[in-house]
Amino acid sequence: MEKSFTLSRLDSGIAVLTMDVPGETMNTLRAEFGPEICEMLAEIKSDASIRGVVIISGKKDSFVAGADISMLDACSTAGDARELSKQGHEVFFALESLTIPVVAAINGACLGGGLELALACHQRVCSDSNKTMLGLPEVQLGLLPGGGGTQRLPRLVGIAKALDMMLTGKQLRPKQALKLGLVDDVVPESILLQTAVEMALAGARPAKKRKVSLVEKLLEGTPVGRNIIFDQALKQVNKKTQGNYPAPEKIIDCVRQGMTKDMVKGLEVEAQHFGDLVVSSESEALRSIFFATTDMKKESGAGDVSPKAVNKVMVLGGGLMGGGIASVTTTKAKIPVRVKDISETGLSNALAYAYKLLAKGVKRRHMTPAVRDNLMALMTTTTEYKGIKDADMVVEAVFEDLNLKHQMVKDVERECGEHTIFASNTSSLPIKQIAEAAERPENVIGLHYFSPVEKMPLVEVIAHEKTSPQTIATTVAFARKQGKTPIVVKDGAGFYVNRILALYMNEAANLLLEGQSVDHLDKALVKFGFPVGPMTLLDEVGIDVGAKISPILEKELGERFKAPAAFDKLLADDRKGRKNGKGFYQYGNKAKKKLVDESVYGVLGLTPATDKEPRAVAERCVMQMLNEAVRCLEEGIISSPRDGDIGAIFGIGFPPFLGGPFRYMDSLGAKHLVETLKRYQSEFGDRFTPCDRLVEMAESGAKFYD
Ligand SMILES: NC(=O)c1ccc[n+]([C@@H]2O[C@H](COP(=O)([O-])OP(=O)(O)OC[C@H]3O[C@@H](n4cnc5c(N)ncnc54)[C@H](O)[C@@H]3O)[C@@H](O)[C@H]2O)c1
Repeated sequence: MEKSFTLSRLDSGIAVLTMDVPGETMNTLRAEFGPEICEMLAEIKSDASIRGVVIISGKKDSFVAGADISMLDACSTAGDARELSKQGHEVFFALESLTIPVVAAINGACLGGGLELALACHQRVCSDSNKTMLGLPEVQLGLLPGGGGTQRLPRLVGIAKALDMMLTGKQLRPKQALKLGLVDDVVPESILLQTAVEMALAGARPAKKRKVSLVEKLLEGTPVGRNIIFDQALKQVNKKTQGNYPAPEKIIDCVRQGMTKDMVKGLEVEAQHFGDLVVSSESEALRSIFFATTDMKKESGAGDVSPKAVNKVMVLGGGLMGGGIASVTTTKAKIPVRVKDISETGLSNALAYAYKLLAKGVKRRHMTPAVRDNLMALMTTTTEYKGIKDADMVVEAVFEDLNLKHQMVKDVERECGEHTIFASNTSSLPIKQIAEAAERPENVIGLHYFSPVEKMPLVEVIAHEKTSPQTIATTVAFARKQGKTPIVVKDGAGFYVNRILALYMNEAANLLLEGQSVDHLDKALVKFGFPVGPMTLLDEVGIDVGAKISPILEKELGERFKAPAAFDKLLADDRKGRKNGKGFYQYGNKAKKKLVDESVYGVLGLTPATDKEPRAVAERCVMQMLNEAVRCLEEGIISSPRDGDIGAIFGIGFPPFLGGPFRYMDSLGAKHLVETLKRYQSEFGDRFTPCDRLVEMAESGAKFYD
């Protein structure tokens, strides 16, 4: 087998160990590296003329981008994974124990196991390239750094900063890494190797002392202070994870044990916890999401059809959604956009939207003012159809009105080229109906974004019966360029995401009307793992918007979508949610805590209670969502359980640690689901009727995933 490491000797007496995994664009850490590195270390040790070692990558974009995750899937027990961690400890310890200086020369991604390798070196220098990023992102996959990272990082940068890096998984740019003391120097890529060689030749120069504040000294320098840090971290973690993710707690435990006892104990605990986490259902779910999104990136959405280039875009409507869509098109996809609106306000809104995002980038030093200005220059505005003849893609985000959308289709067919794609961001109108006004319906497609556009990763790409495969493939590729994860769904009221969300929200509303308090409901669903509760979400989306969508869904999909009638009372009270400062919660008050607007109970004629178990509250709402997700699969709205999982996680925030609705249903079993739904059906009626597919699965014992 071709090797990943080569050792070359420079005249100066420095040995250069180059990592270059054959046949891959990125270096990833693999189990077979262990023996290879040990072989190289033996060679280095046996050669007395070698004065120092530089470890560098042969790849353009990565030092080491992390560990190869499929290596973890090969572990069938916690013991296997523990062994893997221990092997890593041994190799990195052997490297660290070399008596000659070892310097890591880092260019490109240095993440996870890659950073742990660099931490085992005596010094680190990195390039100032914007490809260079350093971090320990394992927590995002429900894991912890199992190659000694939980021990070496706090010893290098301090406990609080190390915890921050490991608990968030954040990636640092070169200058941030230097400031933190994670690297000893930052230099241009062209002199990276030379600098590393000079560092190795200079010998065991004591690491540059990083600046330590008095508070840090007091806290980290005493057992009492350290305990305060660990207890605080634990408290924050529990608040954030609601106890649903075990990895952060285990990271804190590794650091606590290692820093209060010793490194040997710390490594032992690290291997122990690493093993448990690798086989935990939470990490398996998070890894499945990672693999699903990686696979999806390779799919065109339309079989073998290749996308056409999109070099110019027009956005119709510069409101909330249009402003966001235009912004991600220029800032992420770097494609020129012309925004058309009938009002100057819409146009200035779109420009302000983009500028605000870019200004944030400058403030955080992610870009220079010159880059900001160049990106701003990609956006132009108009109130007339001018300068759009050659647009390859038009995204419409005008008011939700079928006649207006028809007008837009006609305008675009008249003003743009024959190839121009017309993508509608409608949230409720069937794309087929919009395409009825088109002479070229094959160019018409749905492209459904979520608000706020720059933050929400999902888009639904909706093909109606006549949408051409070419239009689908081009739209999918365009959305990906905007940094989105697209799922291709079939045309139908509410598409996928809003359809499953609507039933979940209705059930929460039913519980409210049965007397459960607003914050009790929200807390129950947050505890279940959603980022926000349903009442908060309804305030954000707009109670009026919900009221507009419900009848459309009810008409197209049936009685189960009927919103509770008492909600009309909220609208009669002009309660729209955050947008008009009047909803379930108080807005504009100075209190730091989010407070329920208690007057809402009076409007609904309720006395709030909290007597239902949070678990039971969550189950009732989630059951509705699960049952409807299966119906969407049954009807071909989504083409696979995988798309259903990704859509729900990225579009609604369905708890990632459960792997999405379909993986969650597999863990519960169809039999259990049908029994639960039937129990609710007998109590609350037919809206809980289990769908045919679930009933069949309950009988056959089938699962959604193999
Ligand atoms: N708001 C959301 O959360 C959300 C989410 C997904 C999809 N959508 C959909 O996106 C679309 C836009 O929603 P929004 O919230 O951005 O609305 P908005 O009211 O904020 O913006 C609509 C804009 O369209 C402009 N407009 C109206 N007629 C026009 C015309 N003839 N030509 C050009 N511009 C015109 C208006 O001046 C306004 O600036 C709707 O179809 C909505 O259903 C909204």
